[in-house]
Amino acid sequence: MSDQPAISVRGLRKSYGEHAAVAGLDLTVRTGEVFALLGPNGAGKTTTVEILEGYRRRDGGEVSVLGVDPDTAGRDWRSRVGIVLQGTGEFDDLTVGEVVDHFAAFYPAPEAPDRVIGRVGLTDKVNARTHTLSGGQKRRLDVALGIVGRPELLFLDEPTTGFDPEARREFWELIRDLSAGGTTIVLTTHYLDEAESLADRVGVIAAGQLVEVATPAELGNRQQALPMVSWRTPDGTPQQAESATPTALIAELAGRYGGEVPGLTVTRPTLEDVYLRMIGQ
Ligand SMILES: Nc1ncnc2c1ncn2[C@@H]1O[C@H](COP(=O)(O)OP(=O)(O)OP(=O)(O)O)[C@@H](O)[C@H]1O
Repeated sequence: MSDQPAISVRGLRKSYGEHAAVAGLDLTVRTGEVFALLGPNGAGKTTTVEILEGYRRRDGGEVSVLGVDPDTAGRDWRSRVGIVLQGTGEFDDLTVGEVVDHFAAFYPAPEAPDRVIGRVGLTDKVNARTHTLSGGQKRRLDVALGIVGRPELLFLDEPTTGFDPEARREFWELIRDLSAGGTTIVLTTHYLDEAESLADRVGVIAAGQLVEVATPAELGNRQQALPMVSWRTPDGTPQQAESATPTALIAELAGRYGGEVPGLTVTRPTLEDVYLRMIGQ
């Protein structure tokens, strides 16, 4: 990873009328990382990402994306940034192949359209008209259009909404593949497992501010949280205890119950647990 951040944001502000959608947000995305933005509905994720993409003007703050201010960036910068917005995927009567060809022509060094179509798993739909695609297939087409220009930085806004489980796994593989090839990736998602599986770091946005940035394993001091041991008494009553020494506790329980401990589980807080606590749910 290069030392120069891919994205640097200081004191970003954006209001809609009286409502401050982004209220003094600081953010750094390192070159080469996969960064996931989490946050409840209306927290300001899309507004922030659209400002970074150059689609929306800010009211205040400093923003640098690939070393350039998106407000004044030109065509050359635009060709270095890939964008997958929340759902488009329909292009009148054009086929998948025609749409990808068409978009490839906008870029100085595009990837071969048939290869891109293969990467998103739409090879058997190359001659299908886009309005005949399923929701998940349209989303795959959106992703193809976001990556056909071989972007250095790729923005994905809720990329897997509407995907079936298999398509999500395939999409995750694609993201890992792009990341391994050096692409910096910023994605917004409401799926905690997606953030956990893909992201090097996650940032939690609430009420227009970034409240924490950490690796998925470290968010909300997750690693420091004590394991929870749960079991049932012989009459079926659920029991649980936090313990710094769960093995000793389980050994003690095994002794108490003469072998198997009924309904035994040992858990640590999930990313979802710490996230919900963080946003006050
Ligand atoms: N064009 C607009 N005009 C007025 N208010 C807007 C506009 N766009 C967004 N907002 C408001 O700004 C706030 C932040 O919206 P934003 O879309 O950035 O949130 P988000 O975190 O992306 O939410 P979601 O998870 O629901 O996509 C919300 O209260 C929203 O209603």
